[in-house]
Amino acid sequence: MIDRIDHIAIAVENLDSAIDTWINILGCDRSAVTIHEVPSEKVRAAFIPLGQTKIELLEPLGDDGPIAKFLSKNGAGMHHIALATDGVEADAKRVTALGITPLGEPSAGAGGKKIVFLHPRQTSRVLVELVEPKPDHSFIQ
Ligand SMILES: CC[C@H](C(=O)O)C(=O)SCCNC(=O)CCNC(=O)[C@H](O)C(C)(C)COP(=O)(O)OP(=O)(O)OC[C@H]1O[C@@H](n2cnc3c(N)ncnc32)[C@H](O)[C@@H]1OP(=O)(O)O
Ligand SMILES: [Co+2]
Repeated sequence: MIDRIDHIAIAVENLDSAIDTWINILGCDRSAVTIHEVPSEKVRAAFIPLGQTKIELLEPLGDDGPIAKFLSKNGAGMHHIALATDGVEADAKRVTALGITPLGEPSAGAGGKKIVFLHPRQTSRVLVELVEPKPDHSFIQ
C-alpha cells in the first residue's frame, strides 16, 4: 500500500552546485547528504533528508539515459515524485489493472531499494516512481 511521499526528484546539470543550493535552502548540513551512483539508471543521485521525505537531485552519468535526455529537452527541473509502498510488485499489479503501465519490472534503485516507474502519459504527465523501502530501513536516505 502506498502511504507517503518517499522523495521529490529534481534533474540537475551539476550535482555539487545543486547540493549547495538545496542544503542552503533547507538549512541542513552537507554531512546529511548521501550520494549514490546507479549505473543501471545512468545517474548519480544525492538524497537530502527533509522530515519523513527527501529531496533527490539527479545528475546524468554520461550523455545518454533518462536524465541526460530529460535535461537535453527541458533543462533542469522537477523530474519525478516517488511514492513509498510496502509492496512494489503488488502496487504495480494493482495499477496495471487500472490501465496504468509500469515501465518494466521492479528493479534496484538507489541503495538497493526496489523501484518501478509509471508512464507519465497515464499519470497526469507527472512521472511517478513507486519505491519499496528496505524492511530494515538500512537506507533511510
Ligand atoms: C537512482 C535511482 C533513482 C531512485 O530514486 O532510486 C531514480 O529516481 S532514477 C531516475 C532516472 N530514471 C528514470 O527516469 C526511469 C524512468 N523514466 C523513463 O523510463 C523515461 O524517462 C520515460 C519513459 C519517462 C520518458 O522516456 P522517453 O525516451 O519516452 O522520453 P521522451 O522525452 O520521448 O518522453 C515521452 C513522453 O513522456 C514525457 N516525459 C518524459 N519525462 C518526463 C518526466 N520526467 N515528467 C513528465 N513527463 C515526462 C515527455 O514529455 C513525452 O510526453 P509527450 O506526450 O510525448 O510530449
Ligand atoms: Co527517484
